[in-house]
Amino acid sequence: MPMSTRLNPLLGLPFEGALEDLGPEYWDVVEAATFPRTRLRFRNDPLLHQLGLDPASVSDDDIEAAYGRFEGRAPLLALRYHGHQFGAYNPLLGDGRGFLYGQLRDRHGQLLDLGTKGSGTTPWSRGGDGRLTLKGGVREVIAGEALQRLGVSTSRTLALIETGEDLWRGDEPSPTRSAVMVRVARTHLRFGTCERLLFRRQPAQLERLLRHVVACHYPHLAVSHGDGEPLLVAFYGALVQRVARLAAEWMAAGFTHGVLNTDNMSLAGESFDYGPFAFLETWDPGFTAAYFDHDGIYAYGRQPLVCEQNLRLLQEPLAMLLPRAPLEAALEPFGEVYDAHYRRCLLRRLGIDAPTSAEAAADLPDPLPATLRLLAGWPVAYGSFFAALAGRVRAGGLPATAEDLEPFVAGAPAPPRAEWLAWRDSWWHGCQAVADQAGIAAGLQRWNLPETPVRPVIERIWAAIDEQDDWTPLQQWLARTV
Ligand SMILES: Nc1ncnc2c1ncn2[C@@H]1O[C@H](COP(=O)(O)OP(=O)(O)OP(=O)(O)O)[C@@H](O)[C@H]1O
Ligand SMILES: [Mg+2]
Repeated sequence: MPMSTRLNPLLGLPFEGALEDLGPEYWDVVEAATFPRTRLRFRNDPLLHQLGLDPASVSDDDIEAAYGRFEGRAPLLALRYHGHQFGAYNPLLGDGRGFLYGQLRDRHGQLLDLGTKGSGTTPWSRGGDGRLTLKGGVREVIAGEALQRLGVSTSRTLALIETGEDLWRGDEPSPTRSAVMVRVARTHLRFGTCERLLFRRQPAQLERLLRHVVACHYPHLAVSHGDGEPLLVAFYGALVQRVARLAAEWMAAGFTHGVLNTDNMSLAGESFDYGPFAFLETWDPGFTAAYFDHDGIYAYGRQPLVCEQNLRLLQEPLAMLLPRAPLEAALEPFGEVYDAHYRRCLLRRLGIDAPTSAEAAADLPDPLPATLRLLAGWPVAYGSFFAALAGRVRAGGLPATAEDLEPFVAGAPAPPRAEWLAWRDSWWHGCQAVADQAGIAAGLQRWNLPETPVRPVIERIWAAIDEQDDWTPLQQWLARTV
């Protein structure tokens, strides 16, 4: 009988060499590490589907073979980049523990990168071990899935594979377990990819890169802006809009990225690289996620400002190709776009359809500032506030009058009275202005998480993995969330 020669469907994916074709100025060919063991710990079946695969046809071993043993895929590319880190320029960066595995189109025709993290050393590792801790990988899975569910433009984890090595880290009890994660992102090109080309005074290479970015990630711009200077200005303007909206989405989600260096800012305006991130517990603009961010530079409330500053830093390389004035003009709308989108994102977490209520609510109290004032004075967890509101409306329907609504966060102290009453009335009136009343409960379910992955939640999930190799709390959290 002939031997069955079943092909790994992951290796049959139609990869495109978009970045590879740009040439070796932008990357180095690398090899993945050989790991003592590979064991699949997380697979993202909805993402496999989005990539055009039937998840049922992809075995766990297929995933380990492709992304843990790196069978049958070349070239693997470590991308070159620099960046501003905590305000200081660092030319000693680049993919030091991961690489671009491949690029392909999803079911909608959108070009996506598959990138790895923790897959071995590269010319840019600079003494680092090229590895990712299993806990770091679990945290990145959780961040991507939570943000996606909250409507934030984000990269996601396709797979997480434990790789059987002991790692030593200053910020985790060590030895600690190792992993490779595979990330799906619109691009791994960063603001810092452009900054490196300014540092090296390579305008022609920058122009090639930007034209590639526009063709792959902003194709609609070519229709109205031709292919000259105006196209590149339009790209910058579109990126400004995307980043302003992203910052608004983080803020409404109560998410602190933690390390908003320009090497962690995507040229597609998408959120990625989840290291020391944290979701807010009580609402606090000064909340800082990274233990090494001593001055709170990347604190929760500073994120819009930092994003705008990073966009201004990006003007430096772009100014090799473009005059300053149109770039400055393109940055101008940042605040307005941010404000409008933040409003929309926060109101939808309250079940309120923003455009409808904005029109109707001219002489009514505004629920947005009332919500922030209440949360600033009421020590409840930010995500729990919204989840409890969703639960209250699901269980009891919309209150017939504002007075019928009692404080709804179980186990919380009483809210400050004046702030509570102001919020209660503004929310209730806001709901009255919504055209589709039945949609309020559905909106509250859609835009809020049953359980926000604040640090204690992640630590509980990790403790089960760490102490008993029990992955059920992670699976349960994912099942409730996604
Ligand atoms: N363990 C490591 N070994 C080698 N290089 C590392 C290691 N950890 C971080 N680096 C490098 O340090 C720099 C900053 O790291 P950072 O944590 O922002 O990126 P990353 O998390 O490794 O990757 P990404 O930004 O793609 O998520 C990058 O150049 C990164 O490659
Ligand atoms: Mg990074």
